[in-house]
Amino acid sequence: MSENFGSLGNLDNLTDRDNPRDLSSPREVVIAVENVSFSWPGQSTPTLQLDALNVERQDQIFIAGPSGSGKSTLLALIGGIVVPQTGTITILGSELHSLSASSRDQFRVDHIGFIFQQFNLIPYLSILDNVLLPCHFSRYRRQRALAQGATLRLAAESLLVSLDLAPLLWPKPVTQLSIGQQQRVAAARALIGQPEIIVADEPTSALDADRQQRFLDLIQRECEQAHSTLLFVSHDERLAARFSHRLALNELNHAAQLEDQ
Ligand SMILES: Nc1ncnc2c1ncn2[C@@H]1O[C@H](COP(=O)(O)OP(=O)(O)OP(=O)(O)O)[C@@H](O)[C@H]1O
Repeated sequence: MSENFGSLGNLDNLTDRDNPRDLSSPREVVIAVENVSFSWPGQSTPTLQLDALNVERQDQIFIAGPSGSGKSTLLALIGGIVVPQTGTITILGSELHSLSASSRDQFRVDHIGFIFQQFNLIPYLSILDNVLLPCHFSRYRRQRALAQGATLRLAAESLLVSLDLAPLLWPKPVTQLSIGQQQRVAAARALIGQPEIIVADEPTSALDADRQQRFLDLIQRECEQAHSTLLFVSHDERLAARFSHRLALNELNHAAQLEDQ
């Protein structure tokens, strides 16, 4: 997280003392949100109003906030699924509002891996084909996956093994996997081809405490290895201590503060 911006008071550096950083060489800002206001269609008041938020490469951010504080909306804005009415969102140097809707879709699949609470796996595709979906839609992800493995299949298999999904599971239909196994397939799909940003929206809410910790271990390790930035939304504050930064969205989001009054 950039230290140069005065508006980041809500981003508590929980564990920076354990993870000292060379402040003389700041990292690239990969996500920059500036003066953004966003209302969902048909709503008279904004859902999100943010002055500034800057996230640096390899940051791992825990995003907290009560239900309705706009966590998923923020992720949708960062992914370019929706665009703000005012302000700018710049991802990896590209201003999202200057891209067409189809260019934003391509930008998203090239550079951002999403893990959703409901996984969104395709039931009629095999586990491997689910993992390889982003490589089908993105040449960029395909090339990066091929740099990791001799073939795309080997790259996907290696990721599945890293995420504790043993080969004997691979022939199974995804619908016959446990919740935790489906979650790890969804994680492998987000991670394949090493996108610069991984976005996880309450990916652990269906898991018990042990499995949550284990899942987080795997995701954080993979992000570290790929030098990816991780945005992780969760209601479970116990997980926050595992992150270098915590973003309390109800404090940062002026729209939420107005609603609370
Ligand atoms: N697709 C949508 N269309 C219209 N309004 C929406 C849409 N998605 C979210 N909202 C509204 O935006 C506000 C913030 O919702 P959001 O899902 O971003 O909150 P959240 O913090 O992620 O909540 P939760 O923790 O319950 O998932 C809510 O008032 C919600 O009704």
